[in-house]
Amino acid sequence: MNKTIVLASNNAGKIKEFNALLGDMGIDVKPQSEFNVEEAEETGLSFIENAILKARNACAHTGLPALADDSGIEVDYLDGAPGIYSARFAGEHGDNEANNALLLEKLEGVAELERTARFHCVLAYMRHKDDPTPLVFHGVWEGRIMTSTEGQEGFGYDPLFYVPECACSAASLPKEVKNQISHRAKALKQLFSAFQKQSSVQQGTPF
Ligand SMILES: O=c1nc[nH]c2c1ncn2[C@H]1C[C@H](O)[C@@H](COP(=O)(O)OP(=O)(O)OP(=O)(O)O)O1
Ligand SMILES: [Mg+2]
Repeated sequence: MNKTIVLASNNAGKIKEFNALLGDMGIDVKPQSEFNVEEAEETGLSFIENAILKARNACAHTGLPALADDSGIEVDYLDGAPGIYSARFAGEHGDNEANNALLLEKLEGVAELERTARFHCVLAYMRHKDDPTPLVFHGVWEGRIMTSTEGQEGFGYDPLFYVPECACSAASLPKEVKNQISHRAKALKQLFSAFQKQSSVQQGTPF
């Protein structure tokens, strides 16, 4: 018997990936839109703080356990920018086209080897809004920023993210492949093993 977990995200791209990844685990995860949760203000100064803010906000509104994802891309040539500000890099929250255009502009003329970058995904799982020990997991995906967009899959910065192990952009990968190797997949694998460990210690649900 599964307990419902609220997915504290409004990003359609993320929600699709979570559904694919969590489906296999027999975990019943519902997006926060189903509970009319108002978006949390992302005032933290790290992915970790923002993920906790989002999870806590969803717990507070629903009375249910919540899982949040704060993620973004770190570009070495830009001293780590856009980082935690990835969703609002070009100003307006979630304008992927403008974000990608700005990233290309800032890296204009920069040589391939200096375009190294990585995606981060921090997941925070909280049992309730006052949970003093949120579970936090971190996945990283290394690559570099291309000189033009490529591919139709994925979301966000995927069309500009070159994946060396696949020799193509993240947006050219079939979703099954991205969901095996991405920053989000890596963080979720850690969450699954933590849940499994807990359920082997405690009887009943791992939550
Ligand atoms: O796999 C990915 N492929 C491409 N881009 C990605 C990925 N993962 C994160 N990203 C980018 C999208 C957004 O520009 C930022 C996340 O920002 P972030 O605040 O965590 O998410 P969000 O505001 O879009 O949705 P929400 O806070 O409701 O989960 O990093
Ligand atoms: Mg956000």
